[in-house]
This record gives sequence, structure tokens and C-alpha cells, in this order.
Amino acid sequence: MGPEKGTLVGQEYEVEVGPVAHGGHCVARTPEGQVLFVRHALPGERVVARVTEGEEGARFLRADAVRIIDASKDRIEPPCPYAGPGRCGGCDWQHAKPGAQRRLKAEVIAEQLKRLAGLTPEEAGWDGTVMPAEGDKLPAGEVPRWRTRVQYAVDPATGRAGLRRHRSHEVEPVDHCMIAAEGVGELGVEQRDWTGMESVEAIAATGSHDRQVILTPRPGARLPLVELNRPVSVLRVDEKTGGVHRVHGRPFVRERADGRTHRVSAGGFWQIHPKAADTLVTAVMQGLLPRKGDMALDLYCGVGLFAGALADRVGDKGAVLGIEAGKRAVQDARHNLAGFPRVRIEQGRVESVLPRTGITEADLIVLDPPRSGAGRTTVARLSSLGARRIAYVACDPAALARDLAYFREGGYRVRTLRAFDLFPMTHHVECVAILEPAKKGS
Ligand SMILES: C[S@@+](CC[C@H](N)C(=O)[O-])C[C@H]1O[C@@H](n2cnc3c(N)ncnc32)[C@H](O)[C@@H]1O
Repeated sequence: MGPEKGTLVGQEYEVEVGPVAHGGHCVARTPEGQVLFVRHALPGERVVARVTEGEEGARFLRADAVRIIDASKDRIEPPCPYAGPGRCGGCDWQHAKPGAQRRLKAEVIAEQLKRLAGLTPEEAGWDGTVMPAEGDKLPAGEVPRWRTRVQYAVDPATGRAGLRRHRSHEVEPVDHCMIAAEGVGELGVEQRDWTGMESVEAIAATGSHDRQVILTPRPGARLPLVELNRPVSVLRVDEKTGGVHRVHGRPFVRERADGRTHRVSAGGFWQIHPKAADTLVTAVMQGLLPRKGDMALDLYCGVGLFAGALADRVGDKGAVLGIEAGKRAVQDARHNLAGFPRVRIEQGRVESVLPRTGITEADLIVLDPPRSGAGRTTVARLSSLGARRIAYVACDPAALARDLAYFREGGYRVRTLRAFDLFPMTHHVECVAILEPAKKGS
């Protein structure tokens, strides 16, 4: 056995900060050449970086910029008092001007496309920009209040609600999360004592007055009487099974998008930014250009957002098949789309359900997979269905780039790519890629 590798946590290095990397940090190197992923820094800065994770000889170390020696022109004083080294882990780019945040996200997308799919922005039909959501361009110092769903962690010592520190179970208590939507802030979750709870998720639906809190109690704890500043429905997560049970009020919230109301039960996926669902539906429909009579697939369909948008456009002679793994989401999708007799929703994993359906052809496909992407086998199957166009909605640019490379193997090229800043202040970004057969008419 070799000698024990020593931890480097707490070690400080003065470093030149290099490019941004995927995950909300920038790349630097220690004088010994070890790679450092530095948070709270910006490209081109000279900073003192303090190691937060890693040991000698590790492939990389994680660090926080604890002193800025030469600041970037893109740096600002973080508007949030809870941001900074060792503090709230919810936001990654509070210290960057909003325009710079979007440029950093664009650099990450460009780098992932190049490295994992061998594509330049031009080859991907992308103008290289990340668009802010409607209404998010605000005067300096103001922060978009976009988070309609906030998962608060509860500090076990004080019962106060807060947010987890970066890569930690520790809780940063907060009096006011700046990015929480107004409807969430109004509930007053941050001002209440949550002793006995592990976490409290607060949801403020878009386009309805539905407000909900989902409580996860610590083992053996009793549920508190929930008295908030606004009427809410209350649900409880079973600590043993993870199942969600209604305590009072509706077990779902109603979200409006694309002119329709969507029932979303607790645990079901819905986009967090209030403009996200409409922004993505518009981008997908502009890219796919559905025609009356088309047969369309909506894979990883959640509660049926894109399936409904497609059903509207393909008409009575068309058909839509949605596939979704979550049982409650499937019930919601069937409820939400009950007015469209030509829509069918199948429950199960795309990888196993799609082959079972016996479908050999489709005109259009939407896929909106989780962060891990769709993967080689599913992409190969989708590529064999002869779709005129495919819309890939991606919350992770690395997974998108990997899957685009598989689509190229399957004979598809990227026609256009658009990127949207639907998660301001964080490193997350949403992309919509529109694909078509590489050889037209094939
Ligand atoms: C990013 S969400 C998209 C939901 C929907 N398109 C929307 O915009 O509201 C991904 C969805 O895929 C579902 N999911 C995850 N893995 C899956 C799989 N292997 N097969 C089918 N659905 C899956 C999740 O439950 C979730 O609803």
C-alpha cells in the first residue's frame, strides 16, 4: 500500500482563473499543476482559492475564491446576502452581471457541444447566445423572482427554513430567498418555526391561485399545524416509503401554459420558471412545424405539456403518444388531455415502453429527458422511426451533446439550437435542439 494521500482542504493558492466549466465553477491550476474547480470566481480573475474538497494526487480539487485580487469587469457585489463561499448553495453566479451569467452559460454549451458532439455553434445552427426569459431583463441590482417551487431545508438546531450549503447537508437559514417567486415569498415559510421537519417544499402555481406546501417530517416527528400567510394545500412525504399523502386541500396544483390548465400532483415535474413552459412550447412548435394529420411522440412527457400542444396542432386526423415513467404524472397527463381522444399516454420507462408499442414510424418526436439524457439505445430507436423533425428539450448541455452525437450516428443533423436562461443566478440552462434527417428526403 502506498503512503496515505493528505487532504488539501483549507489549503490556499493564489491562482489565475481560467475558463468556466460545466457546474457553476471556473478552472484553475495549483502551482503543482493540479486542476482546481473554483466557485465564486470569474474567468480572467486573480484570486486566492481555498480548497474545500480533495487530496494530493486527486484528479481535481474543489475550491472557493475567498479573496479577489484582480476582479473581472463582469463582477458585481452579490445582491443576495446569503451568497458567497461556504454559504447558500442555491445560486452559482450571484457575483456575475446578468449578461455575463448568460455568456458563461453560452460558453459551457459551446464547450460541451464541441467536446462531446464535435459541433461548432454554426454546425448546430446556434447563434451562440442564451436568451433571458420574458421580463427577466431588470435594472442593475434587481433579481428576477423566478423560483415558483422552492425546496427549503430545515435547520435541525433552530427549526428555521433555509437552503443547503453547496455540496453539504448543512442548512443556511434565510429570511428571504431573492429568487423565490412572489407567490412563494408571500407564504411566509421562511418566518415560521419548522421544528421536527426535514424539509418544506413551497409551490406557487402559475396562472392559478393554487399554493401548496409539501412537508417531509424527521423520523417520529409530528406534523405541525400549518398556518401560513395565504391559504395552502398541505401534503406530507411518508418518511419510510417516500410516498406523498394529502393532509388538507387539493393534492395537486393547477398550472397554466399554452392556453391550457395542467393538473400537477405532488412529486410530478413542472418547469419552475413561470415563463418556462410557454417559452419551451413556443420554441418546440416553431421548430417542429406540426401539420394536421401528423403522428407525434412526446417522450418523458410529464403531465402532458408538449403532448397537449402537439394534439392541438395535429388535429382530429393526427395522433399523439406520450410516454412517462411517473405513475401520478401519467394520471395527471391522462386527466389533462382527456379532451383529446387521439392522445394516448403510456406509463413506464421510454427504454422499455417504446419497443413494446410496436411503433415503427412517427412524423414528429419531442423528447425532454431527465438530466442523464436519453442514451444511445433510445436515440438509435428514435432515429429509426423516420421522423421529419425531432425536438430535443435539454436541461443538461452535456447530456444533450452526447445524445446529439448518437443522433448523428442515426442519420440526424441539428437544424437549429436555441438556449434559454430559465434558471437565472444558477449555472442551469435549458436548450431546445431541432433535428432533421441529414439527407433530406431519406
Ligand atoms: C424534464 S421532465 C419533462 C416533463 C415534461 N416534458 C414537461 O415539460 O413538463 C422529465 C420527465 O421524464 C420522466 N422520466 C424520467 N426518466 C424516465 C424514463 N426513463 N422514461 C420515461 N420517463 C422518464 C420524469 O418523471 C419527468 O416527468
